[in-house]
Amino acid sequence: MDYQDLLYVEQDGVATITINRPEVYNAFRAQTVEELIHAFQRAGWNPDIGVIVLTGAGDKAFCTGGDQKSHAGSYGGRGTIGLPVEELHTVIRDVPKPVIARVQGFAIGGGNVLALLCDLTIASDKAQFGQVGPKMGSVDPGYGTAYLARAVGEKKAREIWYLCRRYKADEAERMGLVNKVVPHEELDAEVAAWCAEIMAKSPTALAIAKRSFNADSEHIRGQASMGLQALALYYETDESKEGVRAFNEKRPAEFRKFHKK
Ligand SMILES: CC(C)(COP(=O)(O)OP(=O)(O)OC[C@H]1O[C@@H](n2cnc3c(N)ncnc32)[C@H](O)[C@@H]1OP(=O)(O)O)[C@@H](O)C(=O)NCCC(=O)NCCSC(=O)CCC(=O)c1ccccc1C(=O)O
Repeated sequence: MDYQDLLYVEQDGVATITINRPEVYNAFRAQTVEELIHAFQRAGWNPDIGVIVLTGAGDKAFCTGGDQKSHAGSYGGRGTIGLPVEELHTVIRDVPKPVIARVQGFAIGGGNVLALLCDLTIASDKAQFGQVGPKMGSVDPGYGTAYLARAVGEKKAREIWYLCRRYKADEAERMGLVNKVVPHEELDAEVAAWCAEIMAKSPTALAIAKRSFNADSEHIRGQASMGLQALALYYETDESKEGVRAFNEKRPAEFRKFHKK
């Protein structure tokens, strides 16, 4: 596959996958998600690769979730919501090697969920994290909620979703979203050092460890697929579409005008 929305580099046993849509803060459209799935499979099953790094192009954003300029209702591609996010989420978990999120800017919405799903997260001190679904007419019901609660605790996860605030890197580290925060200029060296440490370990032992961690939260896959079915119906409502419209018109959303119950 020729990638339009990604950069893919293999070097010294590390595959680096970069979402390359800086003009929309590395938001993803259906094409991007298809390419990410392909790239994770490609790196994940290549025996020469020991670690996968996921990042975003430029300094502004790691990823800001679904591209709000490319949809009104369904995202128009494959999968329950027209964006095969279920497959993307599960491939990050299923590849038998550690995946590191290199977060240099905003990890927001579906972008925060991607960083969360990576095995490890290393962030620059300029990174910011948060969910925005209820502000934008969306939600990630499954890994975005239940798995987040495992990382940061129930109270904090509910705060993150209900208030849609942004959290600086040091706060994200304290709450368990991030493994390590380093000065922005040191991010690449830190990621390279973690990759080198992992490359020196037994790949089979790492694969067994990863899969045994996964086993304990595997039921969330089922919750996610039920939740996405509901989300697909929600995306067709005027209440959800108001979120996308308001973002693109650069005004606050007026959800309550469209809320029926
Ligand atoms: C990221 C921001 C907080 C940055 O704010 P700020 O610094 O003020 O910059 P802006 O001027 O807002 O943005 C700069 C520039 O980038 C464009 N942009 C930013 N984000 C997006 C985006 N997501 N889509 C399209 N474009 C984007 C922005 O329009 C500006 O360009 P201009 O040309 O100047 O207009 C802030 O930008 C922000 O909050 N962004 C929106 C984030 C967002 O709404 N994300 C989508 C959330 S919903 C979602 O991800 C769910 C979709 C989904 O995929 C999903 C569904 C179901 C289950 C799971 C998932 C999943 O996990 O992904």
